[in-house]
Formats: sequence, structure tokens, C-alpha cells
Amino acid sequence: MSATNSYKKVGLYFGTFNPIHIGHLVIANHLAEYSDMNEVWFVVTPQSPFKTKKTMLDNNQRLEMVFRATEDYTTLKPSNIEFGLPQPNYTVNTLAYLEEKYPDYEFALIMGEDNLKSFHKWKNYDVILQNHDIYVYPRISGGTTETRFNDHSRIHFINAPVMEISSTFIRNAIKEGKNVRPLLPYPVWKYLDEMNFYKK
Ligand SMILES: Nc1ncnc2c1ncn2[C@@H]1O[C@H](COP(=O)(O)OP(=O)(O)OP(=O)(O)O)[C@@H](O)[C@H]1O
Ligand SMILES: O=C(O)c1ccc[n+]([C@@H]2O[C@H](COP(=O)([O-])O)[C@@H](O)[C@H]2O)c1
Repeated sequence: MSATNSYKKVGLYFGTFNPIHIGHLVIANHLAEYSDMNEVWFVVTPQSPFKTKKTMLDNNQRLEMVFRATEDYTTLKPSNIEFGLPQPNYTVNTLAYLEEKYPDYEFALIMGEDNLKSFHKWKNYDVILQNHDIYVYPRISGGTTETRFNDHSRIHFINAPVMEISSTFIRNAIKEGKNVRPLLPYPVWKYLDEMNFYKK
């Protein structure tokens, strides 16, 4: 296959996905359908630089949930690329690794408006911005975005649906014995119910 034929624009959606929920899926599917991305990869992060490991399921269990959530989609894929990289997982390092592994692909980042507000604290954020497009979707959150990010040529604000659900909310609801079935893709709900995840 020639280099031209193997070109793909891949949107990277990083997260702990503990568990993946319909808020994540709606955003990823929106990007795959309404942007120039050919695929969206859910990159399951073993250790996010700003998060503690409290109540975190094991990497492979979180990956399994992403696998089950995306099985029926041709454009959405799970990625375990960070499992073998040093922790905490800095996005700039993962991008460098991916660029070397897939020289014909173009990688863009997908992030919520909330993450853009703290983006200036990410490791080598300026290097990320020099080399990658960032697609920012709306979130309901406080704080302000740095003005230099508001009209940056690499940063694209997209008009995706806003669904304010979080994995924290889902974990707490399960612990309280609530029904969370509509908040999760059905195969994910079935898996975590069978495995008794987050019940205590
Ligand atoms: N409902 C949602 N809609 C859009 N984006 C979301 C939603 N929930 C989380 N995200 C974003 O998706 C990315 C990965 O999410 P993450 O796995 O951290 O989920 P989370 O629901 O925020 O988790 P937690 O509640 O455990 O902190 C993060 O950038 C996060 O801001
Ligand atoms: O590279 C960094 O410095 C960096 C700092 C904070 C977050 N990230 C990435 O952003 C993803 C979402 O972050 P969070 O904290 O909202 O789950 C997380 O999984 C990391 O891959 C990356």
C-alpha cells in the first residue's frame, strides 16, 4: 500500500474511562461524523497526570469496557497504546510515540472546554500545539480559557451536543444501588453489572 493510500486523520480521545459512558460516545461519534477525522481512538490512560488512582479499575478492565462500547462502530476504536509507556502518562510523550509508530497518520486531539482551561499546565503544551490540531467541544464548567487559545489556528471549537454525565457520578450511583443503565452503552452496563464493578 502506498503512503498516500494509508493516510488517515485520527482523533485521539484520552481518558481514564472508569467507566466509559454515553457522554464520551456521543462526542466521539459526533467528531467521526461531522469532522475531517477518519477515526476516533479512545486512548485508555493508566495514570492521568492530574488524577489519583482511587477507585480505579485495572487497565485491562477499563480497556475491555471501551472495547465493548465501540464494537459496533467502524470509526471508533479502543487503544491501549499508553499501557507500555512511563507513568504518569504525559500526552506529549504518547503523541511522539504514535507519530513514530504510524508515520502516515495525522493525529489530532479531542478535548472538552474544561480541559482547555488547564491546558497551559500540561507538559510541553506548546509542542503539542505546534504539531497537532485540537478539537474542543463545549462543557458546562467554571473558569476561563486563556485568550491566546481562543483564536489559535490549531484550536477548533466544535458544536457537539452537551451531556453532563461523569464517570464519578456513575460510580457513586452504582455504590448507592441506583439504576445507571441509560447512562452506559448496554454491553458496558451488562459487563459491569455481571462483574459487580463499583458496588462497594
Ligand atoms: N459527559 C461528558 N461529555 C463530554 N466529555 C466528557 C464527559 N465526561 C467526561 N468527559 C471528558 O472525557 C475525557 C475522558 O474522561 P474521563 O475518563 O476523565 O471521564 P470522567 O467522566 O470525567 O471521569 P471521572 O468522573 O472519573 O473524573 C476527559 O477529557 C473529560 O473531560
Ligand atoms: O500531558 C499532560 O500534562 C496531561 C495533563 C492532564 C491530562 N492529560 C490527559 O488528558 C486526559 C483527560 O484528563 P482528565 O484529568 O480530565 O481525565 C488524561 O487521560 C490525560 O491523557 C494530560
